Amino acid sequence: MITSQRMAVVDRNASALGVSPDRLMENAGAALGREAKREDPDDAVVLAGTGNNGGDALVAARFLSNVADVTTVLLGRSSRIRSQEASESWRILERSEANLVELRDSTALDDLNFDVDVVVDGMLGVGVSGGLREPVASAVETVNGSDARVVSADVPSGVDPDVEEPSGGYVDADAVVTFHDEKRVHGALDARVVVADIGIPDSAEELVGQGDLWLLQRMPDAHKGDHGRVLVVGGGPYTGAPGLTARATLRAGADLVEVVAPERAADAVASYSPDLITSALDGDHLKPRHVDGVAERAEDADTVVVGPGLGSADETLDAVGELLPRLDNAVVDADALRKIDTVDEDAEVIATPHAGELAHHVDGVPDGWRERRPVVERFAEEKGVVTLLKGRYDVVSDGSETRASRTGNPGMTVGGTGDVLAGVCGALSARLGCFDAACIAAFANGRAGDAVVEEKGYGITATDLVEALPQALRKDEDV
Ligand SMILES: NC(=O)C1=CN([C@@H]2O[C@H](COP(=O)(O)OP(=O)(O)OC[C@H]3O[C@@H](n4cnc5c(N)ncnc54)[C@H](O)[C@@H]3O)[C@@H](O)[C@H]2O)[C@H](O)CC1
Ligand SMILES: [K+]
Repeated sequence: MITSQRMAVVDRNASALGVSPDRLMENAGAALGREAKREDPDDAVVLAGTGNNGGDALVAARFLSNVADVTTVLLGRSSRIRSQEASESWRILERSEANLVELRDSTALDDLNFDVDVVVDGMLGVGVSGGLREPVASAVETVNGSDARVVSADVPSGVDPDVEEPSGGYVDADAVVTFHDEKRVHGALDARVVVADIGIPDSAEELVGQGDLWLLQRMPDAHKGDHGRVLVVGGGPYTGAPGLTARATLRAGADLVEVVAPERAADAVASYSPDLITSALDGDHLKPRHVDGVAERAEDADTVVVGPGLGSADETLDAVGELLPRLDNAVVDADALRKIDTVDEDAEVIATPHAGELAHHVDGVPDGWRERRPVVERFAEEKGVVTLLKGRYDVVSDGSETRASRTGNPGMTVGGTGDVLAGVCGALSARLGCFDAACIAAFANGRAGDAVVEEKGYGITATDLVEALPQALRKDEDV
């Protein structure tokens, strides 16, 4: 089962891996054409929209025309076809002397002969939005009124692929050729559903890529403070860590960040970066008597990052054990991970262990990323937290799905890169679900490290990483 948003991400990851949209459209159209050829039709009508669902149907028309008389009807002018790939398919049909109709409006439907063996429905796919507009609305009615066998591309036109039950007007298909993976609505249809493999490599789903960054670009433009108010609870024996985390949250797009830290660490944060709000806790490490005050501040934050630089004094771990269950959105890092069992089961939590920290909770962490996947998945499932296991390849799981990120380099073993990653998780989880946030954070953190090494060579510092984050969170133009 895949949502249309996840499909768009996977499409772009496939493209970034070199499997271009026109390869996917050719494979999709060929599968659609094969299904339309079943039962040896003599004649067919292909209905193509101006989007890529239509593009698939134009490819299918080419395959079908080798065995049947095909009339291809574009719902609009060919100049309105949106993508290059679909336009090229139209031009191929033109050059091939195919029988083409550009439907100007719904009245022209009456001139068409729908008394054919098969109709290919490539009017709308996962790009459908809102109630059916003309001429699609009339075309759907005409198709549903015909005796032809109807084969729909991806989803029957008119249904929203991400809902359980179709609603409003839609094509009552006999068969649906859906691409790559089932869509939610298919379960409610009484059509034959064929899942067509269109050549998307597994790694387009299993490896975090530029397509995942595209997800971030789609976020609605937030107003100040609407998104990304992050609280960082850290510092103690280590004074630099919470500042790195906090600065990273800003560089990863958070609107506001506040650091709560013991006084020496709070001073270090304030001198590191004036745009960080700090609140000092008396003493030199987090104590249980601080917890009420910190929990109160957490009320105003979208996400609380707990851990960077806290140290592992008994009193501090006790305090962490009292604080975590009171948080409903948290990133748990470093020494705070020892108390991961105390998080509230309904809370949205990202845990960011390295192999050593995870080893406290599981019996053995294998070396290879593929061998690590079941270990991370099981830990995430048992603890009910999204888990990002840092390593040569970062492995991220929400307990049912597991992805890996290949970005990053040996230069990033320098101290502080984990603090930066925790900050990026905090910023993104204020805008995305925890699993997507952790995946994109792992990918961007490593990509920032790669960019710094590319520019400056090895010997990078965590502060270099922080400054490289904005660029690392932007996908390349051509994906
Ligand atoms: N990896 C894959 O799964 C592949 C999928 N392909 C096909 O691409 C479509 C999605 O294409 P897209 O261009 O994003 O959108 P659609 O073609 O589904 O529809 C957009 C098109 O329709 C118009 N429109 C939208 N809503 C309405 C409405 N309510 N009434 C009338 N018209 C509407 C809109 O204006 C656009 O013109 C996917 O389903 C697959 O079939 C790739 O081709 C292969 C890889
Ligand atoms: K369709």
